[in-house]
Formats: sequence, C-alpha cells, structure tokens
Amino acid sequence: MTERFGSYQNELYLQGLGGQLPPCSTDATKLEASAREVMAPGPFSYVAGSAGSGATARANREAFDRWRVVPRMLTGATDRDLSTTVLGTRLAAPVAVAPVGVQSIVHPDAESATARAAASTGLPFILSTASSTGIEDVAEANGDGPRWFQLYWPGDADVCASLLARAKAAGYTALVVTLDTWTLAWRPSDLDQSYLPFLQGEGLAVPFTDPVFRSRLEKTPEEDRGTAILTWIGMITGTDRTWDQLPFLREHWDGPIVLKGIQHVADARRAAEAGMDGIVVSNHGGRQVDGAIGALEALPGIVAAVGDRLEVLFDSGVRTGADVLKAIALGARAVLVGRPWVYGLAHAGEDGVRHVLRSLLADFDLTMGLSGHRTLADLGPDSLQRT
Ligand SMILES: Cc1cc2nc3c(=O)[nH]c(=O)nc-3n(C[C@H](O)[C@H](O)[C@H](O)COP(=O)(O)O)c2cc1C
Ligand SMILES: CCCCCCC(=O)C(=O)O
Repeated sequence: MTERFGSYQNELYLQGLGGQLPPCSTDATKLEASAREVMAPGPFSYVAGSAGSGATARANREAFDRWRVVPRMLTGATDRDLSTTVLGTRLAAPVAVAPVGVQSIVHPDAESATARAAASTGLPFILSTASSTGIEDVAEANGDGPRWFQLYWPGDADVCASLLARAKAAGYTALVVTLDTWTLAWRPSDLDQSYLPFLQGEGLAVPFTDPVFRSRLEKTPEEDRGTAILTWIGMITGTDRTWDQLPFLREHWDGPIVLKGIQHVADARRAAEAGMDGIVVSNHGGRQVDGAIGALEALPGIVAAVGDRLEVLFDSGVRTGADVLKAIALGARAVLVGRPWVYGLAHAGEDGVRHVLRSLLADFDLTMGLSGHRTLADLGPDSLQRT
C-alpha cells in the first residue's frame, strides 16, 4: 500500500491559486491560539488544559525537542510506503485518532464528524467511553473506516460487559483500556471556571443508550438527568482496579486489548505478563499527573523491555511529522494524536479534523523522504541523535 500523503502540500498550493485558504492553520502548534478565538472559554480551557502547573504538558514537548533527526542522502526515498499493521488493523500510516470525550462541547457534529474525517483519511478512530455520541451512531458515521473502542472501566460488571458487546457488534476491532484516569486530576483551568462538561450533561451518550445501565436507574436519564450522571460518574471513578482483574476483560473481548497510560517499565512488563496485546505509553497529554516525565522519555526503556512481546503505541505531545518520525524511530508501532484535531473540529467540523490529520500525515511523509527514510522499517535509533 503506497499513499502519497505529501501530495496534500501541492493540493494546498493549488487551492491557494484559486483563492482558497485552508480551514485552519497547517501548523498544529498555532492551532491552540486560534482555537481560543473560536471556542467558548469553558470548552477551550477543558481541551487545552492540563494537570496542576502544566509541567507535564510542557515536559511532553521538551522531550521531543531533545531528540533530533539525522538526515541521510541518496537513499532512493522518493517512492515511500508508510503502511503498517497495528493491532491487526492494516494502516496507510502509523497514526491513530486518540480517544477524546465530550466532542459536543467543541462542535455540534461532535464524534460523528471526527469519525467521518478519520475514515476518509484511513486512520483508526478511537471512540471514548465519555463520548457525546453513541457507539452505534459513531460506527455508522465511520462506515468502513477502522475503529477501536476506549474503555473507562465501570464498576458494574454487567454494564461493562454490555458496553463491550455493543462495541464488538458495531465493528470496533480493538479495545483500548485507559488506566490513568480513574479519577480526574487537579485541573486548575477547569476549576477556576467551575466547568466540567459531564456535570452539565455532556458526553454521556454511551451509558445513557445502554440498556443495562438504564436498568440500574429508578428513573430514566431523560426523566432525571442529574441522578443518571452521578450514577455513571460513581461507576467509572468508584472502583479499585488491580492487575489481577484483567482476565475479566479477556473473557468479554475476543480482539486485541491495549492498556493506555503506561509510563513505568515495571508496568509495561506486567502488561506483557498479563498477556495484553499492546500498551499506549502516555501521560494523557499531561492532563493527569502534574510533574511527570515527558511521555517520550519513557518510550525507549519500555520498548527495550517489552517491545518483542507486545505492540507499544505512544501518545502525548505529538504535533508534527518529525514528532511521528521520532516516536517510531524510538520503537513505537504507532502514535495517537489528541488536541490538534480537536482544534480542527472547533474551527471547521469534519473538514477541520480532516485538514489537521492530512497536514500531519503530509508533514510526516515529506520529513520521512527528505531525511532518507523510505519505509517505517528504515527508522531506528540511528535515525536520531539526542541533544
Ligand atoms: C479534551 C480531551 C478529552 C480526552 N478524553 C479522553 C477520553 O475520554 N479517554 C481517553 O482515554 N483519553 C482521553 N484524552 C486523552 C487523549 O486520548 C490523549 O491521551 C492525549 O490527548 C494525547 O495528548 P495530546 O493531546 O498532547 O496529543 C482526552 C484528551 C483531551 C485533550
Ligand atoms: C473520570 C473520567 C472522566 C474522563 C474524562 C475525559 C478525559 O479523559 C479527560 O482527560 O478529560
């Protein structure tokens, strides 16, 4: 499979000749500033914000900056193939759309717009349990596109089993279990505005459409929204989870299972010992533990420890094509991208998401070629230098 993602560059130049500009910047680092202009203050802070002082979010970017690409010449990298297989899904490039909840606070078309944009770009869409659009509705919007389901693991086993069965039936092929957000971190930017989307009823389509969850309520969510919201929040934040509980997920999910939020080598080893198919090395984009290491700092050690036993995916701070290249060179099988496309959604719905994703892929494709790499297999520690 050879995709010429870099040709988006020509498309943008040609559109410019016709007087048409892109829906938002092609530079992901500029998108946050312009998103502030088009988003309401609460939703903007929720998306852009991070835990505590923001030290972890900054560390994510600094970690990327410490690694530099060392370009090679005359390698025949004009005709590139960036394709790969991740969690059993054949992909034209090693990039996935990270699970992001409550997209209705960003744009009325919410997850359906993002799922359509992901499908048209050929990247996997990962549906959050905190989605404002239901499992089946998103599957319909995503059509033939690849899709995975992210689980916030509810304490009620039957509710959990029901969500997993629905996701499976709706064509989600891999399960991404997020471990790092069993309660929300101290997030000053949200607290200063007393803004939490869930308490305002956003983002609960997944449980609210679930028959087993509904059976746990005395009144339906339509009749008593407040109680339904609090019941759900209690279910996903109120249960201690430990490594010995993972077999439950295996019993209820027959596809690949990935643990998201791994940062310590010892946890990566435990995931491998538990028979998981993969992990996502991630600090949740700096939204959970303030003062944590930049996620990329954890990647090489984890790949060295378990890379031969499970698939190591990566997220937190990916903004450019060079970032994708660096993470893959350090051993990631694929990267997940979060905030940049959320800002694209805020600017222009589905078109905005597509533009951000295509820009990232074009940047990655051109950076691969210009640094002498024809395929992902050409990337390795040799491609980089730590400064
Ligand atoms: C607004 C927002 C909502 C998020 N919601 C979820 C979620 O529901 N489930 C989840 O596993 N991760 C969630 N994440 C974390 C992302 O999946 C991802 O780990 C993170 O955004 C990656 O960092 P980046 O934004 O720097 O790319 C969310 C992130 C943001 C910014
Ligand atoms: C207590 C779980 C709510 C999670 C909400 C979405 C999310 O992951 C975030 O970072 O915000």
